[in-house]
Amino acid sequence: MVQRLPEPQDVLDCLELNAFDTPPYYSTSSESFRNSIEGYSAPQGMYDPVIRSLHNLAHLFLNGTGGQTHLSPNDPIFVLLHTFTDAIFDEWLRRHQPGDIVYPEEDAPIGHNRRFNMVPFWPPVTNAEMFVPAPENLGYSYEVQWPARPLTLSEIITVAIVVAVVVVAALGGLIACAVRIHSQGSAETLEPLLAETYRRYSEEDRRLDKSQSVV
Ligand SMILES: O=C1C=c2cc(C(=O)O)[nH]c2=CC1=O
Repeated sequence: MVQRLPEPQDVLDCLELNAFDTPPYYSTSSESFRNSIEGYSAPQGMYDPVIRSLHNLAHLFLNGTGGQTHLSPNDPIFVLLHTFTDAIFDEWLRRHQPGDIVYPEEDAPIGHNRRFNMVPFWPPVTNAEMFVPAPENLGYSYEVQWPARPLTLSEIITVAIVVAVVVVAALGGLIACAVRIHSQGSAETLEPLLAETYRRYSEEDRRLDKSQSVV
């Protein structure tokens, strides 16, 4: 149905979204990590009815069995796709402070409020109980090398300014040292202004000068 898969940058973009979910907690939510990773909003967060991204885009790429909601678990790739989606969710939990995270207490579609059980799992388990980083709470972890985020323009400018200041300071220090060493070397060859041939103005002369001026 589509000829392209999500890009690494799409994963990085959705990991930057702060809110787990936003009203109406549905496939029309904007700025929602949940709706972006699910693939109804753009990876950067804005909802647009024509957009399919991340999880949904991969389903559409699979096409056939893997592209239809009521059949897709029959395609073995389903497990890989949903495992990787869970790995992104786990990374998102790790990157965001507990204060950023708001799992809807109410008003989400049936079964999706914080304290609702996740149907059809048995024994019953709530959404809140699964809303935790896996390594510390669920006994498994993912080995994923997340792509590095490219620097933003303002970060590049900041780094360039810091490097320029350090280079200028280092060059200034080197030039100051060179000038000092050079001037020390030439001072040794200077002639003293008061050569031995001139008589020095002594304390005795000064006393004599004073007595003369009184007269
Ligand atoms: O199996 C699924 C198939 C899907 C197709 C879409 C879509 O956005 O059109 N979303 C899907 C989710 C599935 O789980």
